[in-house]
Formats: sequence, C-alpha cells, structure tokens
Amino acid sequence: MIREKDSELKTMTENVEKMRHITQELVADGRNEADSASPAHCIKAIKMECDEGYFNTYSHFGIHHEMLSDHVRTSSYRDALLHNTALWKDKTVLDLGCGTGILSMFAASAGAQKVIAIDQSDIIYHAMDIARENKLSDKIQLLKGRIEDTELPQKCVDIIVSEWMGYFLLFEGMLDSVIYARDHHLTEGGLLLPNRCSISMIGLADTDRHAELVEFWTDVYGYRMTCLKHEVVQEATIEVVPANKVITSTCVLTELDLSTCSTSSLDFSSELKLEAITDGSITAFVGYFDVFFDLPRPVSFSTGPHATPTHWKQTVFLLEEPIIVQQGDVLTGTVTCQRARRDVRALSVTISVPGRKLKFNLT
Ligand SMILES: C[S@@+](CC[C@H](N)C(=O)[O-])C[C@H]1O[C@@H](n2cnc3c(N)ncnc32)[C@H](O)[C@@H]1O
Repeated sequence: MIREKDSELKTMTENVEKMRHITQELVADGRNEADSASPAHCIKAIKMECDEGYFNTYSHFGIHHEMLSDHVRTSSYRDALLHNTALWKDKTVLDLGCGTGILSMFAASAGAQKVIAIDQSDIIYHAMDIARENKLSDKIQLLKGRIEDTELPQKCVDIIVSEWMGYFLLFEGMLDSVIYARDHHLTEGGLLLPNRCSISMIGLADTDRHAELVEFWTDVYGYRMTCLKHEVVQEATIEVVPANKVITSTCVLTELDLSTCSTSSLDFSSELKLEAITDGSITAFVGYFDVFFDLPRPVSFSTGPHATPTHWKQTVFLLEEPIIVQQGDVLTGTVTCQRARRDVRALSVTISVPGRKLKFNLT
C-alpha cells in the first residue's frame, strides 16, 4: 500500500494528458476510440503510467518490516492458512503482491502443492532469496511483474491469497488488481482470501486532539490563522484514536464480497446512522475496516478503535466545528467514497450530515 504519502504520483493534469496520449496511441494502434477511452481503460492506462512511484514504495525493506511486525495482520493470515490445512492439499495458489513472500510460505507450509508468487516491486528479488533460505524454492515460483501484464506459468489457480487493503480499506486501489486476478486466473469455484471485508464509521469526542489539530490555528503566538482550519480538516489523518472517546454506535457503511465485487465498489454511497451513547461533542468521524476469512475455522480481524491497533490505525475525518449530541440522539446522513480525481489510487470521501457537507481527501 502507499502506506506513506507518495509525492511521486502525478497530478490530475498530468494524468489527463497521459490519458489523451494513451488514447491516441490506442487509436493509432487501430483500436476503437470509444472502447479505449472507457473509464476502465483510462484508469488502467493511467495506473500503468504512474505506478512506478507506487511500486518503489514497496521496494524498501522498511515498509515490509512495518507490515510483518503488524501481528494482528500477519498472524490472521497465518491462522487462516495454517488452521485450515485441508483446503490447501493438492491446490495451486496465487499470492498476489507477495512482497517478502510471507503469505506464500504460509501457503506452502499449509500444504499447497504449488504457489505462484508475483510482485512488481524490487522486493521480489529478496523474496527469491527468502524462499531459497527457507528451502521452499521447489514449491514457490516467484515472478517479477504486474499481475495485469504477466503471463502466469498456468492460467488458472485454485486459491488466490492477497494482502491488498489500504487505509479506509480502499485507499491504494490494489483491489482493482485483486479483481483482475480473480476474473482472469481463479478457477471456477476457486477461493479468494480474504473473502469479505466491511467499512464502518463511528463518532469520536476527542476535544484534546481537536484542540491540538484544529483549535491550534485560532491563536498561534497571539496571531489568528483560522483560515488554515479549513485546510486542515480537508485531509483525513491516520491515527489510533482512544476507544474510550467513542461516543456513538457503529455504522457499517459497506460490505464487500470479494467473490462478486467489481472495480466500481471503490465508489459507494451509504446511509450514515449513528446513535449517541452518551452526551458529548463529536469532534471527528472515524472510519475503519474489518476483514474476514470465512473458512471451516474462520478468522477475522478488525482495525477499529476497540481492537488491538494495526499499522492501518484508523482514518480520522476531523470536524471544523464539533457536533453537540445528547445520549439517544440519532445523527443521520450519507457517506460517499470515490476515487480521487487527482490520483487513481487515492480517495475522496464526502460526509453529509444535517447542515453540513464535509469533503475529505485521502492522499
Ligand atoms: C500490502 S503489500 C503485501 C506484501 C505481502 N503479501 C505481505 O503480506 O507482507 C502489497 C504488495 O503488492 C504488490 N502489488 C500491488 N499491486 C500489484 C500488481 N498489480 N501486480 C503485482 N504486484 C502488486 C506491491 O508491490 C506490494 O509489494
């Protein structure tokens, strides 16, 4: 994931230029302009052109250290694979975006007959050494490349495993590649793991944090800088929020069934309904996701405020002006999530509640 801000990704203007250029090339190639300029083609074309920066972020060991040392994340995959060994016998597995190859090694240890592991970033060369170091090279075949552009040694696999989730689940847009792999390489009736995810939202009353991040601009060494408050609240922040400051019920915004969802799942609009469980001031809405492996021995994990923190933390949508609620009040509205216009791997989230339409970027 772009688990850090990636300044190398291109601006919208550059992307639009590239889109035009690519479309012209496709037309020159004899393809139909209407087909080649469809949103799906354009997104694919922009991604191909802009992904160098994205994959570079995964070349460094640091990001893999962060992911591997996220015990909730990594042990959930390990348990899903190793506690369901009957599923893997005689099966061919695709590990999409293998990174260091950790999930491939879990699959091999769980009894998979063969694992095809693919990654476009240079970390794959270390994954090759790691497979050798663990004497698993005979089981795990590692390929460098984008799944979308690489011919696999066999067209179809029985199981696809991938860790593709980004902040607020969908940031990073790797879900598109998982859907591509499912549609092109998963055998009929095959298994995609994890197989289900949901995105939820709660209301937070954290006046201390609000004072640090928003009210701060009211008095900076005796000067007013309140115009910056508006800027600050447009950028969602990624942090672990205190569970004891959650003052509403949870609202599940969307559920994704990985076996059927499409690339348009990144764009959704959902009803928001939060009941205040105590009196207070909502200073932020907080988004998080849950991940499910619905297997004979099921495994799931949550990235919510009440669960053990993960490296995804929570996604915090700060309010410029807090919303005062009393216990039992029900706050209703809508949450809309869309691909950002400037960057196909980023998101734009709009939260509408009575009297307010709040727009946030995840970049
Ligand atoms: C979140 S990391 C997960 C790494 C590893 N599976 C793990 O669990 O530690 C995602 C990996 O997918 C790779 N990736 C993303 N999109 C890809 C694509 N379309 N084709 C090949 N690799 C991809 C990235 O380079 C990155 O190494």
